[in-house]
Parts: sequence; C-alpha cells; structure tokens
Amino acid sequence: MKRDCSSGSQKRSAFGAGRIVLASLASHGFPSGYQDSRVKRFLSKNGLVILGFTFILSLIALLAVGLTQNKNTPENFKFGIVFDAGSSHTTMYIYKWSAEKVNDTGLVYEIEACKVKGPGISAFASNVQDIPVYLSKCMGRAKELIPKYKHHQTPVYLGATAGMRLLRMENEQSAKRILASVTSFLNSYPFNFRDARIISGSEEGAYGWITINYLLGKLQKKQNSEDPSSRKNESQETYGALDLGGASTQITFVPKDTNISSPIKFMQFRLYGWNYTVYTYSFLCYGQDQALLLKLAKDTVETPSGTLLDPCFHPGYERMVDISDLFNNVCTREYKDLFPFDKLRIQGTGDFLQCQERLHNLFPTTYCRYTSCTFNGVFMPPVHGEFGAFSAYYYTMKFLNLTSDKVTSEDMVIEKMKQYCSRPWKEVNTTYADVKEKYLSEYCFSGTYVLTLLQVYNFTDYWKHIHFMHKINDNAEAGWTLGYMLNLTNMIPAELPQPKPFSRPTYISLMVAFSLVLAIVFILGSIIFHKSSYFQK
Ligand SMILES: Nc1ncnc2c1ncn2[C@@H]1O[C@H](COP(=O)(O)OP(=O)(O)O)[C@@H](O)[C@H]1O
Ligand SMILES: [Ca+2]
Repeated sequence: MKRDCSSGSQKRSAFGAGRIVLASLASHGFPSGYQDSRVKRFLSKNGLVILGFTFILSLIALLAVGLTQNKNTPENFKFGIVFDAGSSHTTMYIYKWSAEKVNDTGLVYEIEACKVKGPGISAFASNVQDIPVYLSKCMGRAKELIPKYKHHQTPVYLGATAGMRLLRMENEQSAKRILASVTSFLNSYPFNFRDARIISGSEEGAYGWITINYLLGKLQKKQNSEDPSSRKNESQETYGALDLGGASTQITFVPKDTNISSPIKFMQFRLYGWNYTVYTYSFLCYGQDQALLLKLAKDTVETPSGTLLDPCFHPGYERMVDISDLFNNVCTREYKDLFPFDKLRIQGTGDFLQCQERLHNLFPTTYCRYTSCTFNGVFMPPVHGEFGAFSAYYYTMKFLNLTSDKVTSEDMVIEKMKQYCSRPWKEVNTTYADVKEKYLSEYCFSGTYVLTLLQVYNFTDYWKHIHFMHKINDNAEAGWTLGYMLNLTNMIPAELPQPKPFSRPTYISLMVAFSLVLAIVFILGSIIFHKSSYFQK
C-alpha cells in the first residue's frame, strides 16, 4: 500500500507536481528522513539521465553552430551607386564589395559604368522636366544589377562638378532647381538615396587622390612594412593625382616639404593610422572644353575677323561657332566685346608649335607672392613623387598612343604632336571613322593642351613620373567617385583595424573544446555530489 503510494508520488513528481505530493505525504505522518532519502534517490537516478541528455543536446548544438559558421556560405556583398555629374556628361558607377572585408584596401569593384545619354546636367537649366527621362535608363540598370533585397540598403549619391559650379555662379536658382529635380527623381527609387550636391574643387581633387591611392594599395600596404614613426617621407609612397575635366582641372599631391608657408590650407587626412598632408588645387575654367572656348575667345578679340585660322585643328578642318555661345559664359565673358559678325568660322592649319604658343597665353605667369607658384600667381609647391593622370588626360593620351611607360620624355610627346596635328583632317577622319567627331576633331588641341598644362605645372623634366591611368588593377576607374563613396560610407578607417587574436575556425574549435570540458566537469561534479550525499545518508 505504502509502496503503491510512493511510486504514485514518484510518477507525479516526474510531471512537475512533486512538491505538492511530498507535502501531502508529510502531512500523512511519514518520518522526514525517509522522505529526503527517497527524493535524493529519485534525483540521483533521474538527474543523471537528465544531465546526460542535456550534455548530448549541447554537444550537438555546439557542433551544429561550429559547422554552420564554418561552412562555405556565399559572401555578403554590399553595393553603392555614385553619379558623376560632370560638365560634359553624367556617368553612373555601381560599386560592389564584400561586407566582411570592408576595411581592406583594393577590394571594391566597379561593376558598372553606365554612361547617361546626353549632355551634362547643367544643360537642363531650362528643361528640368526632362531630368527623369535622362537618368532613368541608368537607374533601371542599377535595379537590374543589384539584387532586390539589397536595394533599400544601397546608398545613392550624385556629385556634380565644374559644369554646375559655373551654372551656380551664373544663376544660382537654376542650379538649385536642377538638384531639386534630381533629388526628387532619385528619391523615388527603392534605394537608400543620400544626396545630390555640387562638390567643391578641393573635394574633387582630394577624392581623386584617395581613389587612386586606395586602388594602387598605397594607403594600407604600409601596415605590414614598417613602424609608422620610422617613415619620414610619405610622399614616396602615395601617387599625386592629375584630373582633367571639361570645365575644371585638379592637381593633388603630398609635397616634399609640408612645412613651407602656404596661403592655402593643406588638407590633412588620417587614413589607416597614417597622417597625410596633401596639397590640392582646382582650376575652374581650365578643363579642356572651357580652355578651348577661352582660347577661341581670346583669338577672336585679338584678331577680330569672321574667320579664324586655327593651328590647333587639322588642315582642312572647318567649324562654325556662334559668337553668343562663345562669350555667354562665366569663363569667357571678361573678353566679351561687340563684333560685326555673329558667327565665327574656324579653319584648321595643323601647326603644333603655333598652337602651343597660343595655349601658353592662357597661363599668365604673374607675380608670385609665395615660395613657389604655378600660373595666375596661384601657390603650388614643386611637384613631387609619382603621379597618376586620368580622365581627359588619359582619353587624349590614349588616343595619341602616348600612355606607354616607354614615353619617358616630353620631347617624344612633342615629336608625336607635331606629326599628328599636321595630318589633314580628311585623312584623320577616314582613318578613325568610328571615333566620335567632337573628340576626333579636338585631339590635336587637347594633346597640345595636356602638354602645355603639364609644362606649366613644371613636369618638363619630370615626364617619366607621370602615369596615365584609367581602370586600376581591373577594379575600378580612376576618378573622384570611388573616394567619395569610400569616405561617405566610412570605409576607410582613420586607424588600422586591430587584427583579431584568433581566426574564425580556431575560435569555433576553442569554443567547442571549452564547452565540452565544462559539460564534463559539470556532469562529474553532479555525480560526485550525488554519490557523496548518498553515502552520507
Ligand atoms: N573618349 C573620350 N575622348 C576624348 N575626350 C573625352 C572622352 N570621354 C570624355 N572626354 C572628355 O573628358 C572631359 C570630361 O569632363 P567632365 O568630367 O564632363 O567635366 P568636369 O570634370 O570638368 O565637370 C570632357 O572634356 C570630355 O569631352
Ligand atoms: Ca570630371
């Protein structure tokens, strides 16, 4: 009878009502020592089973976690979109990188460079309603290329450069209207639109410098080499950046002597634990398209005639230019005058030396109030280190076959230009029938302009240090857009990330091993505890 009773209470205790049953047994007058020993026996028998069971379960769970963590999961990619709204055209770049390797250098890939059909956005001042159509094709491409579930976390930026800077100087309201229209259109997409703004010339120069040095692996490589304090001259490591656009041009580099007195504040960067003191300057109106207008405006003023014999175009080439287009421009309006003709006929003569002479007039060397200057009395330290030249520097020199490292002197470039400019337009036009006429007709001018600008910067005996570049290491194009995105998404840390003490597999193995030890210790502990309390009894 008693046995039946006790076995009944044991059964119920297994369902969690043990305490109530035990209390009722006590009230029925069983001795308390008898009660305790039964409870202990119950626990020592079932407790071991429960502990063993828990142990096996935890082991399986730990192994499962370890295996899941270590199996080859597909990489977690991130994307970013940057529109380069230049003076002559807009390009949309899509970048892709692995989220795990976010702080490593050189791991961002440009997966798309979508050229927006049409002119630069500053041309939409009087037809902002056309902006959605203008941008929609490339945005459609972005929707196609970026997986849908990533859209909401993909940042979109639009940076406008010199074309919009000039429009803002001419008509601030127009520039604002264009940016507002761009903003509302880009906001209508499921991406994470951040902003559409006009970037400054210094930003354009600095981000171009960051881009090339990031892609060339110049920023982070040092971490494995030496102790930062032992390196004296960081410019030996980084490349200067030369960007030539249609409306402005930038030069950015780490000068040899950063202690020289400067009227312009040097830029200070701290990247991957290193400090950089960078000189950057952006020359508005000295992009190649504006420089051509400037040259034509000056020529027209100096020899006012309806026909201009122009040595910067091939013999036999002709072009008509509206006088109003030539002078209704922030860069040329200081030369505005009254002319008895409203169209200018340009006739090419193809003479490189004469062309160069005229182009030198665009760079007056006025009085320099500082330790060293470039043209227009602008402070510039002597050029120093290796340089990467991109955008129109590259397009022009690539076409002229002058980007090879075998072109080591300025004389080699001069020889090539003399010969190229003198070629009749008819012959050039048929030889390169597939090249856009606007570009083809201007390579004589732009080649001469590149050479003259570099002479003005004092690269004459320094030519072999200029490296014309486009796509770097097959990762991404040289230009300001990548540096802009890297900065805005905090992908370049100021300090070097501390390496983790263990690799992931080591970490998981250690976790499993320690958990096992813990489980064993716990089980052994419980057994010993139960055994000792049993013997005590
Ligand atoms: N394939 C090419 N050949 C020659 N010139 C080119 C080519 N592609 C672009 N360009 C020129 O490169 C320049 C790019 O300038 P852009 O970025 O639009 O202006 P900015 O940077 O001054 O705002 C323009 O002068 C354009 O005509
Ligand atoms: Ca540009």
